[in-house]
Amino acid sequence: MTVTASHLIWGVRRRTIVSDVSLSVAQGETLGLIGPNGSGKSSLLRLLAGLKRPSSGRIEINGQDIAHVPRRLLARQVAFVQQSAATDTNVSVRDVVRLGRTPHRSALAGWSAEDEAAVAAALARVDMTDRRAQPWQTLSGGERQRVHIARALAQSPRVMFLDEPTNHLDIHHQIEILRMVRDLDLTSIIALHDLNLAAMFCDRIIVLQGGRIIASGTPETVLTRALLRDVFRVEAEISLAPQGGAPHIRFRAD
Ligand SMILES: Nc1ncnc2c1ncn2[C@@H]1O[C@H](COP(=O)(O)OP(=O)(O)OP(=O)(O)O)[C@@H](O)[C@H]1O
Repeated sequence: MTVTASHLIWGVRRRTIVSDVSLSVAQGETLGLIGPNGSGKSSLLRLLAGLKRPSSGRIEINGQDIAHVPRRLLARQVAFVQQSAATDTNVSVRDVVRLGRTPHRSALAGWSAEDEAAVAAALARVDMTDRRAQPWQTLSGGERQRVHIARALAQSPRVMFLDEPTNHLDIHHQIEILRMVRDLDLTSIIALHDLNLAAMFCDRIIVLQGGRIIASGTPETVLTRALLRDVFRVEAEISLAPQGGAPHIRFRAD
């Protein structure tokens, strides 16, 4: 599914937080959103996922204006992995992942074999099958994050929005989760702070600063020394792999 946004504006009181953002993501593409703290990444993701309404502009998912798509239908197509989302405490890992099936179930239908299979596959994907009966509140931060990703996968979405999904994860799971999202047959938009991970796993990157898009393109065209200095206020060396792999950024400490 494609995601297109045109001229999105959103703000709070007199402050504009997302400022005239237009973008387009192709079917199956992985788009990275990067930018300093407070640059508007989470706000933009929430607008794109239909969790809040822009004050002007429109968002289309597969050519349909999401303002006119019923919530339940949208929830069958779109999953959102929020930054440190809270979950009801008195539930098991499996219960949290089962919530992902809600948009697919009718009020009368029971729990189906398809629901069960989707939950089992999602738990396996994030390496949490053995923990399925564990109480949610006893999980570590990284395990919670993986369970939230499993809940989104159980939703069988066509589009996935992820806000800092690698927060709290060890390096193995950071790479596993991003590789999985990239390789799944879905369109994804991911806000990331780790620029090397963004370079490794995103087909394209958009850079936000002060709520505006200030650069957009492939990782090698966007991640330049000048951009890192001007936008992120760091000095860095950037090396391009000879065989055309992702650029690697080495930050300078001096
Ligand atoms: N509901 C709100 N009311 C007031 N200010 C808000 C609201 N939502 C976001 N902001 C402000 O908008 C700016 C952008 O926030 P947002 O969370 O989108 O940034 P971000 O790029 O995701 O930041 P970070 O990298 O720190 O997670 C911030 O300065 C934030 O304080």
